[in-house]
Amino acid sequence: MSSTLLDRISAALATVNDPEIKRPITELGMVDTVTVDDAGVVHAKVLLTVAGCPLKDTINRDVTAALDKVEGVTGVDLELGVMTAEQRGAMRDSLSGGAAQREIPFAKPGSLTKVFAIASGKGGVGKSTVTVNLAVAMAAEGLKVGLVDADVYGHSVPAMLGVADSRPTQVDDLIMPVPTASGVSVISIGMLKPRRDQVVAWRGPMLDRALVQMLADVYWGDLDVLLLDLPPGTGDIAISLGQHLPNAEILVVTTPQEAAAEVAERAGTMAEMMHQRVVGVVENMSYLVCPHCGPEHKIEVFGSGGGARVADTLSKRFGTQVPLLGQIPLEPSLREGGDAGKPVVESDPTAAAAAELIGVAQRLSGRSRGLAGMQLGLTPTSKF
Ligand SMILES: Nc1ncnc2c1ncn2[C@@H]1O[C@H](COP(=O)(O)OP(=O)(O)OP(=O)(O)O)[C@@H](O)[C@H]1O
Repeated sequence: MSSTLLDRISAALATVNDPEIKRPITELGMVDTVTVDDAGVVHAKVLLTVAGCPLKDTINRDVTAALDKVEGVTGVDLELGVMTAEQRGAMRDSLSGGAAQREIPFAKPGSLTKVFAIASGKGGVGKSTVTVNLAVAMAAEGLKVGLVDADVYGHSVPAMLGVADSRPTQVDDLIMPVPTASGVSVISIGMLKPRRDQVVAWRGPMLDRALVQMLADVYWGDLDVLLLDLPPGTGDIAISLGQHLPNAEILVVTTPQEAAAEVAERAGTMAEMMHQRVVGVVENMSYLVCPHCGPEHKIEVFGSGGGARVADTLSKRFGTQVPLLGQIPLEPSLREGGDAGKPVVESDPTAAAAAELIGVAQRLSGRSRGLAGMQLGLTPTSKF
């Protein structure tokens, strides 16, 4: 057996990432033993972080595929074992870099992760739909994206990303975010409940603990962007967020309706009280393209002007330009994508709603260029 063959095998194993931790299995101490017999068959033992790891099939497949490609390898005999408590502890320490526990990495000075919290005045305006699609659009741009579903009342994000039944893997006290098919890592307040059907009836301190747990006890790795789906309104979670992540920038979602715009402004006021910046406004359900006449005829189901009004009011209040970043039409594909766990920005990126959401995602991720000279006004549409 030549040492170069073993070198090639090691190099191949180093290309396999743990699907949850998103780091090479070789770095995580997951490769236990590797030998090659005279016939060129690799006998490898890879250790899972926990017994019953939900992603063991993915690890099995990825390791086998990587080894199969190595020149000189004629077969793969892969055994999956489980780390001992000691091995897990060593991995946990290396992941946290020896840092004290319960430290929120995104709040540390010098953190390179952009944090956007998506807020709305009232429920049902499409805040979760917008959040999920922005996350997936940013991941499609090649960014490392994490998503915290902090919507206590409606934690619908996992279902919208197709991971409704997934529970996070826990390595001792470290929680792994759930990876999704779209490349977004997600953790939801719903995943912290002992049972899925349990109602979250938590008050301030419990909610605060849950938020800190999702930020500090979850191994997020190096993220480019962290999105938080907040509960509607200006409640306990918004206050906790302001205390723990004052550097989070707030994106306000509203519908065009006058009443909705009025309450959405309060979400912006809350941000001001917590000394957070409002990065922009997204108007959802702006119009419906008439199914008979086509794109020229836009039906304003919920009226018009709400997004521009919120942007304008917040601009005046903050003394800086708070732009209207996008106007998302009402489209069945957006709802269907959410119901099916396949966000529309991925399944049908050319649909008008998807294109608008992709535009918002691009402006948020590369804002310096995107926001300059943005219009605050509405595009003219005809009345119903
Ligand atoms: N532009 C749109 N076109 C069609 N359907 C939409 C659109 N935006 C949202 N929806 C649908 O409206 C419903 C409410 O959306 P969503 O759950 O995202 O709202 P929300 O503001 O997060 O609500 P809550 O905060 O109360 O949970 C969902 O069924 C969603 O699929």
